[in-house]
Amino acid sequence: MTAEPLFTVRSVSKFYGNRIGCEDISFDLWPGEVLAVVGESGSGKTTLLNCLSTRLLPTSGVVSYRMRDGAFRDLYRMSEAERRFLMRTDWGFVHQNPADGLRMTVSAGANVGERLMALGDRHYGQIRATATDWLGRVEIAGDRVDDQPRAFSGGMRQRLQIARNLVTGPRLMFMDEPTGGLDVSVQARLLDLLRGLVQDMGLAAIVVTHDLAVARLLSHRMIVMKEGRVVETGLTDRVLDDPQAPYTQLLVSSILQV
Ligand SMILES: Nc1ncnc2c1ncn2[C@@H]1O[C@H](COP(=O)(O)OP(=O)(O)OP(=O)(O)O)[C@@H](O)[C@H]1O
Repeated sequence: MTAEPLFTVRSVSKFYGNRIGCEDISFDLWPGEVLAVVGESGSGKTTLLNCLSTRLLPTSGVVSYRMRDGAFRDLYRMSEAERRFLMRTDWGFVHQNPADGLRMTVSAGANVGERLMALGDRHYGQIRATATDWLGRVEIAGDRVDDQPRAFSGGMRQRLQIARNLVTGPRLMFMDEPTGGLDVSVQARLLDLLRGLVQDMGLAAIVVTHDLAVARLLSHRMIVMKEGRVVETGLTDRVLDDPQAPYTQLLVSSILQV
C-alpha cells in the first residue's frame, strides 16, 4: 500500500427533504483495500454509495479521488465530462441487477469491448480478443461471445457485468449487493471469483451489502450503518468477531442464529 489514500470522504450527508439518507460520513480508502458498507434495509447504504460514485449529489461534504497523476481532485468540482471519463475507465460500478449495468441487446463481446472503445481502442480484432479473454476470466465460454446477455443465466450476467467493468483495469470498484439476486450456490462461486479478481488486480472497492457473509469474504474493513449514520467501523474480522456497538452485536447475533 502507498502512503496516500485513493479516496477520501469527509462529512458526507444526503437529506431527502427532512429525511436523512446518510449523515456525516467520513473515511479514507487505500489502494487495494476493500471496504464493506453493511446495515439493514433503509440504513442509507445505497444513498452513500451513490453519493460516493457521483450518481447522487450529496447535500454537504467533500469526496476526493487521487487521479493516476497523483493529484487529489474534489469529485464535485470536476466537469461532467471528467467524471464520466473516470466512471468509464478508472472506476467500475457493479449493480445488483446486471441488467442495470449491461446492454442487454448487444452481444457479450460488445458489452465488454465497449469500455475499451471508450478508452480509444479501435482495433476490432484486438478488442474482440481482449473481450473473449475477459469472458474466460469470468468463466464464460468463448463461444458465447456473440450471444446477448438476455440469453444468459443470472450468474452469467453478473459475471459479464464484472468483466465489462474490469476490462479497463480500473483502480476502484463500487458494488451494490453484487450477489444479491442469485441462488446461494451461485453466490458462493461468484464471491470466490470476485475475491480472486480483486486480489489479482489489487483493486480498491466499496461494497454495499446487507449480507455479513459477503462482507466477511470480500472486505478488509467494514462500516456498519444504522439510520443513515455510522455506528461502528473497523477491520472486518474484528467487527464480526468482537462487535462493540449494540446494534452490530444484534446484527451479528441475528445472522448467527439463522
Ligand atoms: N429518492 C428518495 N427520496 C426520498 N427518500 C429516500 C430516497 N432514497 C432513499 N430514501 C430514504 O433514505 C433512507 C436510506 O435509504 P437507502 O436506500 O440509502 O438505504 P439502504 O440501506 O440502501 O436500503 P436497502 O438495503 O433497502 O436498499 C431511507 O429512509 C429511505 O427511505
